[in-house]
Amino acid sequence: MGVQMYNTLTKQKETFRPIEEGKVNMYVCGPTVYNYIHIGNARPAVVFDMIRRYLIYRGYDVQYVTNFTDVDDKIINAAQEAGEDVFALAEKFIDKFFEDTSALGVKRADIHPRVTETMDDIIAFIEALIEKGYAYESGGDVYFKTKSFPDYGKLSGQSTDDLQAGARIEVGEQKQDPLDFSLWKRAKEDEVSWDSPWGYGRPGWHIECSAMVKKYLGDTIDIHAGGQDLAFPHHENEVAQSEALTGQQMANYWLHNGYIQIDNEKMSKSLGNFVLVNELIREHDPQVIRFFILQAHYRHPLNFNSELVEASGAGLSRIRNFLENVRHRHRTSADFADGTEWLKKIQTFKGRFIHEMDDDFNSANAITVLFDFVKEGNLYLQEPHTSKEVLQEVMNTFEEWGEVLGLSFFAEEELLSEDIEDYIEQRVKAREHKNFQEADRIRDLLKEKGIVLEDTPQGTRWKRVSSL
Ligand SMILES: Nc1ncnc2c1ncn2[C@@H]1O[C@H](COP(=O)(O)OP(=O)(O)OP(=O)(O)O)[C@@H](O)[C@H]1O
Ligand SMILES: [Zn+2]
Repeated sequence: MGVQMYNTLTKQKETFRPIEEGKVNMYVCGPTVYNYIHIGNARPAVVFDMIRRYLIYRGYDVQYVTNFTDVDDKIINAAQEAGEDVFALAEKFIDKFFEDTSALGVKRADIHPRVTETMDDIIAFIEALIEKGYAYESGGDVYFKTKSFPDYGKLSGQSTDDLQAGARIEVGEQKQDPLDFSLWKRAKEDEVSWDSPWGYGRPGWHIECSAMVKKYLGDTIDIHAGGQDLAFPHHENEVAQSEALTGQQMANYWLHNGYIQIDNEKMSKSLGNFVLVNELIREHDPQVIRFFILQAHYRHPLNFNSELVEASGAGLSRIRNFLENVRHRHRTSADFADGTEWLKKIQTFKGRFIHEMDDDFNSANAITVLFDFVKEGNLYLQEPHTSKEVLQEVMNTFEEWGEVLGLSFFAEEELLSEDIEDYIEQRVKAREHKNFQEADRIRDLLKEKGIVLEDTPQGTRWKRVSSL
């Protein structure tokens, strides 16, 4: 049957058929970079990274693109509040995004386009929409004429009539119809802006993704993904813009992740109920956080609380301990028991893993397969004779699964904050005694464990970097 995925567009699970044999073009809407990311924002980054890895495991050549919205009202406001330059602020949070997500084992995309670097393409896209009669200029703004696109609402399953009922034209907007949405926004005084056929301004949010998808991946792509809250209006508007322009279906499969919740409520900056990734990973091994995210199916809501994270930590340790014992037995035992039966069993487990992952990337069930394996494997280790070949194959299999899930099952336990703080203290003492050799040794030792130190006038700071 191959890979099945739930498609928001058709509201059912479908067998995946790529446009081009063996290839996948995939676009994931990225963050607006005006703040540190919280664990909710990390979920799409982690789950679509897992999906990308799995498609690669299944033999596809995946081209993966995810954008940065690096100019936007939220960024402009944040920069004004902080008294910082808009571009410097965006740059800073792009760096922070990479730091946090790479700690969580997220691989870099093939391309990370930015709005500020795609301006010409965005402007050309809007011009073409106006030319085709799908958009109009009004007082330096440009709007998409929603009702001119008959399929509007097909992705999120709404009709323009229903939408019309709740729609209003806001003060200051010069739209022909309340359902029309912004493609280009005229600059306010002293605001960052770009020159365009409609005067100085900047693009609306939705048009960015349409322009980037077209530029980097083409008129029709295989998979378009993002958080559930993006399905409407963001993705609906992307569909309208792109399909109005090209006359082609924008994406064949639309994937949306569920929310991370706190007490059954969506984690979000506006509600203030968020936990920042960079704070969380000071207290927890980032791999445990990733494991926690992947222990839920990506479309389901996932409640976040410290007990659940701790349970994930215990689960991951169970796997790691098992593999530590396997490694030890492999190194020390000279036994040559017949491994035929177990080698077959390993193949069965591998088949089960694929079966679960093929079913709409059910990493939750796939991880259950790993636990079942560990349970049986632990019994095997109690046998007086084991096969070296089997033990090697066990390690290879977990290595392979680890690559798919982005987890290092063989990694050493990460240092906890208090251990790191101890090391830093020792290093400060060493420097006070002018023992720079010892100070450097501690710095290098921490670096090897993925901790980078930064000396500032206020003291030494540390951060985790990924070993992936
Ligand atoms: N609680 C959550 N659970 C899962 N995904 C989320 C959650 N909150 C935001 N996302 C997703 O994070 C990604 C980054 O979005 P963006 O930078 O626009 O954050 P945001 O929507 O401003 O966050 P917030 O909702 O906190 O304001 C989007 O794909 C969005 O759907
Ligand atoms: Zn988008």
